[in-house]
Amino acid sequence: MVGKNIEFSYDGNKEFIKGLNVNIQKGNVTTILGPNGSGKSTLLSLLCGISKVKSGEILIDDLNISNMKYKDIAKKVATVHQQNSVPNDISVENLISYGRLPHKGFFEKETKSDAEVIDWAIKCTGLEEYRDKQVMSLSGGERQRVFISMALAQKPEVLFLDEPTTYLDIYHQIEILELVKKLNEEYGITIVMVLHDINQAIKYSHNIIIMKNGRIIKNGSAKNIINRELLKDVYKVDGVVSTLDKDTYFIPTRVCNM
Ligand SMILES: Nc1ncnc2c1ncn2[C@@H]1O[C@H](COP(=O)(O)OP(=O)(O)OP(=O)(O)O)[C@@H](O)[C@H]1O
Repeated sequence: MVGKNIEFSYDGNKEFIKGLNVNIQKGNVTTILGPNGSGKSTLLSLLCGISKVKSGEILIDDLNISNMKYKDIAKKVATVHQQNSVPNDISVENLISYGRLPHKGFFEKETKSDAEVIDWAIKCTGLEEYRDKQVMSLSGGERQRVFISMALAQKPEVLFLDEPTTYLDIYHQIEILELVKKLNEEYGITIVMVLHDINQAIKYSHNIIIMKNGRIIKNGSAKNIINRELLKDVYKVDGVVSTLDKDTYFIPTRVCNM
């Protein structure tokens, strides 16, 4: 997936994103990092086709996303948003089945292969025992798995996750990130996610994109790009960047006003 020379603004204001180029490698987990308001969610929503670029192009499998119908985009990419709401009475299985809609004609009934994909999505996300429960009765972590499962039922090539661990305790954060790892490694799904936790981004991503003021200021593997000066510049936080068992870690020590 490639973004070329992207320009974008909100409500006709001056360009928030200007001349942005990005290459999302197939089969990788890519994480977008950056401070509040740096443009992470904006970039994500442009890449997944929810927001439209003002100029430039976003290509998936060499097709320009701007020229594609929503339904065709939804056969290739699926997105789990930061906040999701659903009617009170909808069951887990019923909600996940909506993930099949892009693959169906108007009034077309669920087929055997749809049912198989729904079963697969439920199994992948460990929701077998919850399939008849109401989504709104579940905990935050379980509910997040349901939204990921619905996205999986779309059978996407690329899965976009906007802050998938927000509001979850540490157990459920790691549970979601391990699920992301499994979806990538076992099922070959390309993942693009926005995270706030630098150490989780380092651990669970092949590639990290760092944003500041609507621009990508670094893009590469954690090993190659994460260092104290960069984090100080981007987040205005000083700390120690260290390695342990070949993994890189950031331990913040103080905020600094430069
Ligand atoms: N729908 C919108 N209309 C107008 N301005 C918006 C809209 N959405 C975002 N913005 C503005 O665009 C800028 C980037 O926002 P964005 O949500 O992409 O940043 P972010 O890095 O994801 O932030 P956060 O970490 O706080 O979620 C911010 O200044 C924000 O106020």
